[in-house]
Formats: sequence, structure tokens, C-alpha cells
Amino acid sequence: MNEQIITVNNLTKQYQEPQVSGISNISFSIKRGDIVAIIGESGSGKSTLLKCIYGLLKTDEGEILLNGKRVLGPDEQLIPGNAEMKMVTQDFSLNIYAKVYDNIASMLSNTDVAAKQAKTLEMMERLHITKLKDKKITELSGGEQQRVAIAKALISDTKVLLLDEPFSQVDSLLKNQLRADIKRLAKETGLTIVLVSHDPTDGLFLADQLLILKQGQLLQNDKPETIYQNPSHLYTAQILGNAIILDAEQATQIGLKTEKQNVVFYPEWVELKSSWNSRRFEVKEVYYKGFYDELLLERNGVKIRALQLNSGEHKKNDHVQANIGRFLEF
Ligand SMILES: Nc1ncnc2c1ncn2[C@@H]1O[C@H](COP(=O)(O)OP(=O)(O)OP(=O)(O)O)[C@@H](O)[C@H]1O
Repeated sequence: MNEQIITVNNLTKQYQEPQVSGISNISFSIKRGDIVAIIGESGSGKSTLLKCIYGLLKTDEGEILLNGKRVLGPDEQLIPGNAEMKMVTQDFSLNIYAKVYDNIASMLSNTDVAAKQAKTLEMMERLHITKLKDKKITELSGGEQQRVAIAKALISDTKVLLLDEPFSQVDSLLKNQLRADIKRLAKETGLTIVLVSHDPTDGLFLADQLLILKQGQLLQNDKPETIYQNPSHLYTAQILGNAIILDAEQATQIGLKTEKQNVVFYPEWVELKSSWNSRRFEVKEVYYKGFYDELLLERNGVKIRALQLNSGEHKKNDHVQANIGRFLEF
């Protein structure tokens, strides 16, 4: 069996109004069973790409292949979309008057009622929604509705699940649970998942492959850890959220030399220690993070962040030696 389930070749979709935008000349492929996260700022083309993959938008150039077969556009078939893929959007498209069980079961035919019931119950079990079986959709929280929508999407032998902002309605505790469930589901069933998110931690935590979009262009396509450790553009470092970004003047103030405009590093690359070449910083704030502290440090008016694993070791107004072990230049 071919390892690649989806191949996108030179895909371009431009909207003319109100200004030229969309996505431009995008190529990548997706391995069967992988979770792919599409990350980028608002308007970077994430939803456009997802809709093109599903066949909801007429493309201008290029093609999408699913198992080697071209995905048809909305002008080429009666009902836009693709039978082997399912897309869950932020509105969930559930029947709000029907019970949870009936919403999910409605996707299956009545030819074998016992099999239909068994399959529906199994899918509810997988998504931890068995106890919601007899509730109406209007009685559910956003996160519960999300699970029902995913169960509904998956029950009819879906090969690829497309998720648009899957965690936007879920609080942080449930978000971790739902992320873990989605990951487990993909690994257990071999399902391929493509998701779009504003939150880079979704991609870093969940994905096997991360796509970084900027103004309709694919900027980076790699494993999350590779992208995190080696962002190829300043934009990538910015949207991943955790990086400390300084301009050249600020870098000089804390003793880093650069010929470029910016230096970038992560708090975990800052070593707190005493050594002849480390620099003295003042601890301006200590943020308690559970099993570690995040320190806000300042030197010559420039603020950086560092991690301290021995919680409480350095306190506000202390002076510490900090060595920036590694930094990137852009
Ligand atoms: N139907 C449309 N007509 C015209 N322009 C559109 C249309 N849909 C999207 N666009 C434009 O195309 C660009 C990409 O939009 P898209 O919705 O794909 O981005 P996004 O990354 O998903 O954004 P967000 O995170 O805000 O949802 C934006 O500039 C947007 O304004």
C-alpha cells in the first residue's frame, strides 16, 4: 500500500475580492495515519487549504490526490466534498433536536440494525461519550458537542478527518483530554487527521507533521520538533509563541553579537549558572508554573525569560548569572 495518502501539488486558490488572497503554489504530502497540523496567523490561508483538500473550493491551479485519485472540485460533482473524507467545522453541523446516539447512528444505514447499534456504541465508547447517549445536543457543552461531531464524522469508514479549529470551544483541561483522545484514535485506527489551529501548542503536542502558512505560502513543512528547534523564518518562531525575540540592539545589550536584524532563543536555552562568561541579570518576576518556575530576567533594560527547575531557588530582585547557550539569527 502506498505510504502517502494525500498529495498536494502546486495548489493555488486565489480570491479576487476584496483583494487578491488565498493560497499560492502549495505542495506537500501526508503519510497514511499521520496527524498534520496547519498553523499560521489569521488570514494565512489555513481554512482555504483545508476546504481545497476536501473539494469544497474550486482551485485555480494544481491538484489534490487522495490515494492517487484526484479530488474533484465543487464544479465537478453534484454534492461537494469527498466520500472518503469528513470535515468537522466549528459549528459541528449536528441535529440539535436529536439525541447524541441518534445523531451518530443517523450516519449508518438500517440494513443491519444490530450492527448499526453496536458500531454506534463502540464509537461513543472510543470518544468517551457513552454517558451522554440520551442527552440532546442543546444540553451539551462545546467540548462534548465536538466529540459527538467527531464520532459522527468517523463512523462511516472515514479515511481522512479534517478538523477546523477543533479545540476552540474547549477549556484547557478538556482540551488536553480531547487532544490525547484524538491522538490515540488516530494511532489505534490508522486514521489520517488534518487539523487547522490558531494555537501552536495543538500542533506541537499532537502532530506528526506541521505546516506553517504565511500569507498563502507554505513556509515550513516538517516534524514539530524540527520546526521548534530550527524555525527557518522569524515568522515561524513568532507564531510558535514561546520564543524570545530581540532586535540587534537589544541583543548587544545582553552581550550577544549578531550581524542580522534579530536573535531568537527559547527560555529553555538559557542556562542559569555561575561561570566566567555568563552575564548578570536581575530577576524581575518569578512565575510559578507547577513543577518549574519561569523567571523574567532583565539586563541593561532588556527582558528575557528563563526556566528554573528547582522551584524557588531564585527570588524576585535576586541577581543571577545567565548564559544563552544557543540562539538563532534572522
Ligand atoms: N470567500 C472568500 N472571499 C474572498 N476572500 C476570502 C474568502 N475566504 C477567505 N478569503 C481571504 O483569503 C485569505 C485566507 O483566508 P482563510 O480563511 O483561509 O485564512 P485562515 O488562516 O483560515 O484565517 P483564520 O485563522 O482567521 O480563520 C484571507 O485574506 C481571507 O480574507
